[in-house]
Amino acid sequence: MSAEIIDGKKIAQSMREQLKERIANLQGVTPGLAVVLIGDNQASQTYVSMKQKACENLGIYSRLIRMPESVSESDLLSTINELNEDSTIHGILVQLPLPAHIDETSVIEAIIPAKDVDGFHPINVGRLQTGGEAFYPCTPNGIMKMLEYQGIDLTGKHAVVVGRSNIVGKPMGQLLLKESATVTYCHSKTADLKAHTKQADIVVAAAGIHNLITAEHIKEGAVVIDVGMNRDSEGKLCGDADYDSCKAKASAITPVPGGVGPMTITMLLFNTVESAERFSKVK
Ligand SMILES: Nc1nc(=O)c2c([nH]1)NC[C@@H]1CN(c3ccc(C(=O)N[C@@H](CCC(=O)O)C(=O)O)cc3)C=[N+]21
Repeated sequence: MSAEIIDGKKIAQSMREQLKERIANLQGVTPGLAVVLIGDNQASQTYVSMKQKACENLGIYSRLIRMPESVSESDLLSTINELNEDSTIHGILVQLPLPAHIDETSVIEAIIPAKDVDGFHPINVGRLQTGGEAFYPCTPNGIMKMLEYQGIDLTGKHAVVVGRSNIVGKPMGQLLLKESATVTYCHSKTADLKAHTKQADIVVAAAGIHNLITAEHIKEGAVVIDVGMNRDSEGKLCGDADYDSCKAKASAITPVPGGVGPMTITMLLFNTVESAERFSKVK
């Protein structure tokens, strides 16, 4: 078998077209996203400019707020407070990782949940479990949209999530559970990773380790979702799955790049538009 390639770019594009219509229906309200970027980490700058370009293409107002690496936590928190109260801003994203002297939890909790388009605030994290109006984290929610778009039914399927970060692994399991999958979490301390992943109908590889998942780790016909954003020895972007060997055995697989990444940004736009709709009571 050779797997179907799940084209994240194409799915992202089709979702962005739908978002254009929703923006047009906002009757003059322009969705606004504020991105706070601290320091001058090259990778962060690249991601942030991708986010800004995506906003621009859709007619979302984006405001970049740059602060020096040495910024104090209280200055950052004041900036967040101003954005919380700014009625032109519907989404606030503080680019992670933060410098070591700033407490990530305090920063995340300073953003009002209604503008937390990353879905990292404890209120949004909690509502993912209990229900209620919330934002879901962009990467796992984007993966759910990809699975839906591909017509992959999750009911009763065994999904194995490899990785337990707050940003991807943990919310991924919750979202899969909501869609009635049976969920197993694996991580760096899992005793026999292969024993678990071999059982999976769907493997989500989100551990941040290049080639962690090979053909030997999956069963014939499994769906492989690769969240990895690693660099190989030549500096080339690569995922957590050994793409070529997995492709030969899986029924569907996401490439890196062009898989989950474009969906992450699209879901950020999606959450920003959703927020503008909620604030303007269109929804
Ligand atoms: N508060 C916050 N929210 C985030 O959502 C957030 C963050 N901080 N910090 C950094 C990570 C990383 N991230 C990516 C988004 C899109 C691609 C993406 O579109 N990747 C392209 C390729 C990009 C390339 O070529 O370098 C792809 O996979 O095809 C990658 C990585 C969001 N992050």
